[in-house]
Amino acid sequence: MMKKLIIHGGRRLSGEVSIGGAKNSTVALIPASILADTVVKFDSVPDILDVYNLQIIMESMDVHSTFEHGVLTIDPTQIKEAKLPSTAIKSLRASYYFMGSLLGKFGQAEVTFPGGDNIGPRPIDQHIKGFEALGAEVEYDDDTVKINAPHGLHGARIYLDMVSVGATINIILAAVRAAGVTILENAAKEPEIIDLATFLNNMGAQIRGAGTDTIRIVGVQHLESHNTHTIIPDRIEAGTYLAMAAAQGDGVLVKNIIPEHLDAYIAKMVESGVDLDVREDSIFVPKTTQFKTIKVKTTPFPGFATDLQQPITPMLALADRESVITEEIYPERTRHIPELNKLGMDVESLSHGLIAIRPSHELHGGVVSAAEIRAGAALVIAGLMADGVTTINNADHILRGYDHIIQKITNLNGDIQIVDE
Ligand SMILES: CC(=O)N[C@H]1[C@@H](OP(=O)(O)OP(=O)(O)OC[C@H]2O[C@@H](n3ccc(=O)[nH]c3=O)[C@H](O)[C@@H]2O)O[C@H](CO)[C@@H](O)[C@@H]1O
Ligand SMILES: C=C(OP(=O)(O)O)C(=O)O
Repeated sequence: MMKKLIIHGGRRLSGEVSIGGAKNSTVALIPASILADTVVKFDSVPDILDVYNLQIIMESMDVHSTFEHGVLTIDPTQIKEAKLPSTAIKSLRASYYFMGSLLGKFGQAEVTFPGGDNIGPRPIDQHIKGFEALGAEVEYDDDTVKINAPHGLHGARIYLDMVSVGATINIILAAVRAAGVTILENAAKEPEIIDLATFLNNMGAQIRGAGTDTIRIVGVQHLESHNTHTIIPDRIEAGTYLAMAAAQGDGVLVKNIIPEHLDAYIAKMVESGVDLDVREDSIFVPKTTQFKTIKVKTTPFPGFATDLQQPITPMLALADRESVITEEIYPERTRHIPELNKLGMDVESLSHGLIAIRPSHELHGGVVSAAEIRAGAALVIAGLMADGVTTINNADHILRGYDHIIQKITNLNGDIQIVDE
């Protein structure tokens, strides 16, 4: 049964909020863990639906795991090949990382096409190109991808046609135990890729250059975990609370942040008139009354993240003039627009990937639906700003990636509840 969120808006937010572990690291680290020959332990694991669904997928292969108080323990030592449960696979995007990790482990993988956010077309041609370069044969129909490396995997030089987080990670997962050297060029540089490389290198992998656009991997035979890996903070969750605090707060401290992961975002918030106090691992958001119009273009890291264009939108509606967002990564990532308009915002999709946000100071509650995680985050912020009651249906999309959201917003003095639909 889907959940819905009910928000009584208009209350000012204040206090502190602490950011959880990064969803996009976690969902790569978990499939990566099956490459280990030992038990693996993660700390600072966010309490999000994606984690539970990844546990279900692993359980089908006899990979048992426990998840308590932010610590996830995974035992891949009894792993066996199995048909993976397609409902769980389709509930998230990152289930496609089992393609790379199963291929690395067994030399073959069969995985149903993944689900994930409905943000327009999400091809995986670069992942497949990478697997083929490493010596695998790939066959697929509408629903399933079958990958086979009858002669084992070997290192290769791979140039990505476009910067892709998923393809970069999937190729690392497949190459880490392949024979020889893999050089991945035009790789994505997201901090979550560095987190994955750190985890694998601590187990004996030889991955160099993660965080730059050229990654060099020397294959190894064994991976053994000797310590607990602490997951980096979620820069997208952090950016969401920064925008929420700016739009509706009277002074909010957002803790457990790596500010360097948010450089482009922080610069844009400051440009829009929010006088952020950036500290070593936290950011204070002061009460802000005068917002300025800005232009935003989403680009791969270190640019302004596509995952934050929707969360920053309600704040931009407080500016004196129209702001424009150019969504370069997923031009069809606009499913928040009709829903925000139902709450009284003036947001318009001008053309492919071009979104205008005009001033609208009179927001009111309404019944809306979260089509995907970040569209949902924008609705939560708008609901907190609006007068009256906002009901957000399909809230599971939000719970896929926002750790303890009810508790965190309640602690900030927001009025938000979760109920079964
Ligand atoms: C689980 C996870 O980490 N999800 C993130 C990841 O998604 P994901 O890894 O799916 O996104 P990619 O970085 O792969 O996509 C970037 C662009 O490349 C295109 N592309 C990608 C692969 C491919 O084989 N062919 C192709 O054409 C995509 O359509 C998109 O336009 O990065 C996105 C972009 O920062 C984020 O919005 C997601 O939150
Ligand atoms: C698009 C996102 O997630 P996923 O890739 O998991 O669908 C997101 O986190 O904004």
